[in-house]
Amino acid sequence: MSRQETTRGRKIVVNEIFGPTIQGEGPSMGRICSFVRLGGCNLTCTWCDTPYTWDWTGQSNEGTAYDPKAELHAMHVVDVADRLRAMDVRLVVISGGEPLQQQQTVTLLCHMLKESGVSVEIETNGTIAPSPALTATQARFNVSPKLRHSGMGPERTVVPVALRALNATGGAAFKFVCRGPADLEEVDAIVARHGLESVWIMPEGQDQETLTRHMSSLADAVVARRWNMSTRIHVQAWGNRRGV
Ligand SMILES: Nc1nc2[nH]cc(C(=O)O)c2c(=O)[nH]1
Ligand code: SF4
Ligand SMILES: [Mg+2]
Repeated sequence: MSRQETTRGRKIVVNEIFGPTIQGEGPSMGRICSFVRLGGCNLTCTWCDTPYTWDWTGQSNEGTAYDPKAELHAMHVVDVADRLRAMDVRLVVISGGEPLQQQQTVTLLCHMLKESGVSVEIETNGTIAPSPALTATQARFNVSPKLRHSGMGPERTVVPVALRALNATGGAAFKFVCRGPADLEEVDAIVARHGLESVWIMPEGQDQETLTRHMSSLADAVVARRWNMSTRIHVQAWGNRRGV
């Protein structure tokens, strides 16, 4: 089998491919991009806004039991790369679910995109360390470690070796989803213990009113700590919709 055939044979589990859209969160907020959402997650956040990537029993707050047969699509990596490149933009965002559960095929996808001059950002929950091969593709990581209001304790959500490996890539932004100033004390402890360098605070919320309320309650305390803030501009633009 040729290298091309081997590469073509590799499959990745996709939930949805969409775009062009705007990167709605984090340091690249506002940039035009195309988007691939991968299937499966190793966490179970109560307020998850993409439970259709992992929740087959209805355990998130939304309470819907999604059908994995309808939500998960095993696709050839080259076909995913082609669909993303066809949107004619210079940035691809890979999210989930948890994309690092599939990091071998994600690495392949990052290589293919890089070869065509496209930059890649990976949204991850920070519980899985990136391999040296993935880091070598120069993909940038937007890492969102989950706080206690996710419904899980730090023994599940905070994985020191993974956080340190992501921090050591040099290009990682740590983007914490928060509801109010009390959450920032939890963030303080994680940032200090693991030496995280680039800290971003993002309000939790799936509608404008909730985002604005959380943002207003957080802003002063974030500025006092000299951290960065993001909102979720795709939610402001399009509301709580899939595929934007
Ligand atoms: N436009 C847009 N930007 C995003 N940035 C991170 C997202 C995510 O779901 O991880 C997201 C998303 O779902 N849509
Ligand atoms: S880590 Fe992200 S995708 Fe997974 S359950 Fe939490 S919010 Fe949802
Ligand atoms: Mg989203």
